[in-house]
Amino acid sequence: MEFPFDVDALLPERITVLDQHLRPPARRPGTTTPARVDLQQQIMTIVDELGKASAKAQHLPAPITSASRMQSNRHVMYILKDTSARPAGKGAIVGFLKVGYKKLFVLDDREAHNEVEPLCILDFYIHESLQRHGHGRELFQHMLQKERVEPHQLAIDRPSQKLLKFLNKHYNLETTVPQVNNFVIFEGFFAHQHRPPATSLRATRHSRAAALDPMPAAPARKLPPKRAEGDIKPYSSSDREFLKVAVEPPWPLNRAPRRATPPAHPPPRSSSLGNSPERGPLRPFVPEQELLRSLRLCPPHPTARLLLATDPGGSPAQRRRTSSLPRSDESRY
Ligand SMILES: CC(=O)SCCNC(=O)CCNC(=O)[C@H](O)C(C)(C)COP(=O)(O)OP(=O)(O)OC[C@H]1O[C@@H](n2cnc3c(N)ncnc32)[C@H](O)[C@@H]1OP(=O)(O)O
Repeated sequence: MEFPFDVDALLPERITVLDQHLRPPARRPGTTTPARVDLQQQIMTIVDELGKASAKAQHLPAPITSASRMQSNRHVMYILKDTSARPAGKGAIVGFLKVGYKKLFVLDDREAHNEVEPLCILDFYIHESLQRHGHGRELFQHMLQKERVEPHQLAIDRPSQKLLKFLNKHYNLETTVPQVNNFVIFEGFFAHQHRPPATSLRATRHSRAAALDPMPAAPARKLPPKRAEGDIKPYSSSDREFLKVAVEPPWPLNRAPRRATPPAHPPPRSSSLGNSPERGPLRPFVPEQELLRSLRLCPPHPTARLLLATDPGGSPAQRRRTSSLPRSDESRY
């Protein structure tokens, strides 16, 4: 992926790590240094363009990675540049991997909810012309070392088929633990966790990494003690959830058809997690009587006035049913 500026000078390392500050890395000695604000603008352009290319590759309606989303989240982006080819002497970008810690409720193999905060794979893209050349693996390996995690400790936000194949090929990740949200976790995710009660995954990771890996473990982020099931709040949604919000029509067009009877039970816990593909309604709750009252405050259409006069207490549906208008007229309302 090429840019109208010198990518090679902007990103001196083969892999650049960016956080929410999107700071341009220090330049090589002897390189001319444009104004810092220009450099940051170039970084933002790269992030935006990579996000768009990734969305296109995944057939998403909008990018889930952009400079503004990076700035408002504590995510980390690993960007791989092409050191071999220097088209027009400006370098090129091969792809990127975006990760971030997220609080999630995940089911273990006994279908019990566990509140955890794993490192999540949020977005991953290698330029079409360079896929299946080992670049994805190079980026992924670099991230694993930098973040000090093992592949089975990751949660993956709605992986594509290509990514599932990639994880299977390079890391033998195959058997998933079924979830009700959009994250995929693999067998081994809960390994060495004390059960019950569930403890901080990070703390577990800390001790596990120390036992298995000569690398020092990443500092554990403290999680609150496990909450009672009833206290579980609908956080931890997928980074891709906002894509659904964007396509939902505004109220009142998004009103669901009314149920004949109220549900006998509250929705199952899975839908309270906010991650289910069947996203909960985003509509304001307006009691029907209140809605009617406010409608009556509007100057009524002459036909509506006639309808209200026939049965002032009834609901619109009842009024329609009891209306004396002929069916052909009725059907217009
Ligand atoms: C949470 C998320 O980010 S989900 C979205 C993941 N991103 C995408 O699907 C975007 C399009 N795909 C890509 O950008 C890349 O293919 C990536 C990032 C998934 C993998 O990067 P690559 O550089 O291609 O991976 P790398 O070369 O290291 O490994 C190749 C392996 O990945 C898998 N893979 C890569 N491309 C494909 C493909 N088109 N079809 C099937 N498997 C594929 C295979 O296991 C492949 O091994 P193989 O060639 O022996 O079959």
